[in-house]
Amino acid sequence: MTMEKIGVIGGGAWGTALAQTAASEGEPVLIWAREGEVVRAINDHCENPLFLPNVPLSRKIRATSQLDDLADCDAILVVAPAQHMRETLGSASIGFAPLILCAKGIEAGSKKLMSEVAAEVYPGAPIAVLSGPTFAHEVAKGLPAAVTLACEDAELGASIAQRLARPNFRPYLSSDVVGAEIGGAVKNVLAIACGVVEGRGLGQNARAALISRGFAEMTRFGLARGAQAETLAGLSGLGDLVLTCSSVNSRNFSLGKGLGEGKSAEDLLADRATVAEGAFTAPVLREAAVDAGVEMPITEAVCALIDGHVSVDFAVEALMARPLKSEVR
Ligand SMILES: NC(=O)c1ccc[n+]([C@@H]2O[C@H](COP(=O)([O-])OP(=O)(O)OC[C@H]3O[C@@H](n4cnc5c(N)ncnc54)[C@H](O)[C@@H]3O)[C@@H](O)[C@H]2O)c1
Ligand SMILES: O=P(O)(O)OC[C@H](O)CO
Repeated sequence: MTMEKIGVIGGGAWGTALAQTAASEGEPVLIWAREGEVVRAINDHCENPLFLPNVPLSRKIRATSQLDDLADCDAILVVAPAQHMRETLGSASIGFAPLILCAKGIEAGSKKLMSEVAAEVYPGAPIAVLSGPTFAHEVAKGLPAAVTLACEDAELGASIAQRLARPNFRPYLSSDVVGAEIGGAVKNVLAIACGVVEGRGLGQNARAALISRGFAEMTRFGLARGAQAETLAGLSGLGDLVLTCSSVNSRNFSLGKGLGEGKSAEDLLADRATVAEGAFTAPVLREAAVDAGVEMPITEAVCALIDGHVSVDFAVEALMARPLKSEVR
């Protein structure tokens, strides 16, 4: 595969950080941003103060408001938020370049993973998934990070990994697209729960318990949907779960912290420019878990807290009062 220009759909923090990484060795990168102010800031000042402040960007990154300008790119990183990916991709005419899906979520309504949505919008398009423990601001600064690059076509996956790898950005190959997607989507919901623990002052023991039992939920759901256990235990699953459940740099964790402090989800989500994907994935994940016949009590608790149906104390009590059971089921 010969690739000459990398395209990025989505000028948020992660799209911009990936553009910066791709451009770090002189590669030209074209990024589509929805906001005119982002396009202007990148083109005129090499910065994206709206979504990725305080990071000087490479001059090799050019921005556009026209999705169709990406038609001559050889690889396209799709970084629109999960709930907007269908509409965003659908409004573009971007040829047959491999689509590397980077959003972490499940589509509300359809209950589809991003690879399923992309396959519907662009039937036959080569698809890969890039996911892992990666705070955008760290990656954009060139700090070391590793990700899962999942693609069913091993040769294409290797080619994309080679194309995206940089000295401090290391993709690990996988053929398990579903596993990589489920890890990234579920960890966002679990990070909200860990933020609640932080906000309510429930302690480090409770947080560790949530991470472990959350990982059990992620694994149950993932296996039921055909994911491989090794993928769920890898960078895109456990790795990202640990990162996101440990830091207020996570938007999902911060949302949960606010809930734990007694604020309402409605207030916390109102008027924010940045996306906390877990808030939108939680309800559809709960539905998908029912479909799959899988118990996800932490996910249910997060849904109830976001809906404002229960207090934090009630949700914790309910989780702790569940019938005793084996750890491994
Ligand atoms: N920020 C990170 O550290 C990070 C890391 C890895 C993965 N991700 C994932 O990347 C995806 C994008 O997140 P982000 O952090 O780049 O976004 P962001 O929170 O920085 O910015 C919000 C983005 O949403 C876009 N948007 C808002 N409304 C839209 C609409 N109606 N249609 C299309 N786009 C719309 C904005 O243009 C902007 O690009 C998410 O799925 C996120 O989970 C983020
Ligand atoms: O800020 P969050 O919670 O969306 O997390 C960002 C990344 O997904 C971390 O890998």
